Amino acid sequence: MDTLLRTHSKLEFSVLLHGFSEKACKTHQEVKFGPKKRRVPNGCVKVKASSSALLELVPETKKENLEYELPMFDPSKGAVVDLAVVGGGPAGLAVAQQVSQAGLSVCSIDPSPKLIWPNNYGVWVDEFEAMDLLDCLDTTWSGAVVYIDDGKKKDLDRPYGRVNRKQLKSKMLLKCISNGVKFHQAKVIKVIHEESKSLLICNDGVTVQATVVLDATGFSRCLVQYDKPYNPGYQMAYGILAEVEEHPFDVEKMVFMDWRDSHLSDSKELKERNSRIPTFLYAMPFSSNRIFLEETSLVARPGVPMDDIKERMVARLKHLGIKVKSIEEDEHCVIPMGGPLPVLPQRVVGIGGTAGMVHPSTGYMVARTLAAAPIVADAIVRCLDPGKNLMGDKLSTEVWRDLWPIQRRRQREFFCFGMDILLKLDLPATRRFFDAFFDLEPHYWHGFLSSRLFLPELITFGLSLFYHASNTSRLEIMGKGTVPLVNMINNLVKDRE
Ligand SMILES: CC(C)=CCC/C(C)=C/C=C/C(C)=C/C=C/C(C)=C/C=C/C=C(C)/C=C/C=C(C)/C=C/C=C(\C)CCC=C(C)C
Repeated sequence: MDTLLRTHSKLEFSVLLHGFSEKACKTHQEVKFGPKKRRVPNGCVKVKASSSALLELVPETKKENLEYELPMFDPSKGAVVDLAVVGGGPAGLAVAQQVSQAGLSVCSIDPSPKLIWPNNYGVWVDEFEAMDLLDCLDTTWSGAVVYIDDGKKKDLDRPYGRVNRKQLKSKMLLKCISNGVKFHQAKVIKVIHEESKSLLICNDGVTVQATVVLDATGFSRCLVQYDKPYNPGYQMAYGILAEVEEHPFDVEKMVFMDWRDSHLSDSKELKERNSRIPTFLYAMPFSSNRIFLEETSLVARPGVPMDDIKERMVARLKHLGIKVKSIEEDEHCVIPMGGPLPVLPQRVVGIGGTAGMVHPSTGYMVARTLAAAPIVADAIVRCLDPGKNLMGDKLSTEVWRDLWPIQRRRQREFFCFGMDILLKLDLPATRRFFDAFFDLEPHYWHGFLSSRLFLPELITFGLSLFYHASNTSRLEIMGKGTVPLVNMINNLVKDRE
């Protein structure tokens, strides 16, 4: 059995997935079993220890919808709405909610407006507290841990939480409904701009007319345009929410980063691959037998192949003695990081992934985007004031200016500089780097991760990191950071508005 397992990571996973979990499974859902499909309860996958179950033995994506009656957009009226929001993710709904609150007419266009967002989002509790969204966290941990290597662990004294996607979406949707937002269930395929309005052509043949168009379609970048070569780094991750026999983690702390690699000792090749481009474990332990586990490549160009990530995860779980009994959901994440900003300004306004708002050094976006939503909404409301007499390009120029003011563009340049260094670090260098990073004063590392530091402070942050780094790490930062530093300075000099 052992030999067989070592030959194929997918088979190894079948050993981790073992036993049945009758109690967690209530309703029925179709899941893939290799080429065949079987029905099992509640989307939980039942796997026998002895079966040659493959890694694909996870539930098909659960498509859970909210049960609200949505007021639908009526195209027959031929009305021009003040704002059309394309994309019903957190960013789009947040702006729709806030613009409609000011009494303006809003149409939200999305192919699945009631669908609960996929993916497990984690945030620092203070970020959600500042936005009065604590009720949208379903679990919180009093702190987090970072395993630098087998001998060194750091305790982070900063509470962390998991976003309750259902609650967050319900809250936003209900506010939109009560503010009079209309919904249109379709995909936008084209936009035609006229002087005072834009026409959104949808795949169902309907045209929505709007004074302002907001593209909130995330990485699909549906309408927002780019004019520079797109060369992002990629954060890649594979995660499972699982019922396990047991796990070794403290349920009071989430595991922010586990850079240990002792699980790869049996496979020289895998260990070398991981040493060149490392991945870490990110874990949210909900109880002693329910846990979210995600093997993550922080950033790489090109991205680490998903199969490679899964193979590393299998080896890690086996080494940690984590035996998976059933999987509630799994997720594949591919997050483009850094790269150029969209054309600034342009007629269509953007927010979130489409507008370059992913943190280029961390891949985080939800908290930053939700915090930016009121800024975009205020700008739209202000610009639509009849007294201002703004329309078309002039109007969207003002909104873009508020979304990407010079200090935010400079901040992003610095984050891209950071990403360029991260891209060049192997496992030992990554460990030294984060050893120094998490030794910084909380003000610095908190502020860096939550996009709260701006250029002057980012320079002190950089110097402080350099000061805390070991001599080897300093040499690495200088060696690998000189070209990115020069690039950053050039870009900052070019962008002086
Ligand atoms: C759900 C979804 C969608 C997904 C999910 C996935 C995951 C799990 C993820 C996770 C993630 C994480 C955890 C992340 C984290 C991150 C971090 C921590 C980061 C950090 C970073 C940092 C950095 C980059 C830093 C930088 C720094 C620098 C650059 C510095 C430099 C310095 C020098 C050069 C010296 C002097 C100078 C001056 C002053 C400039």
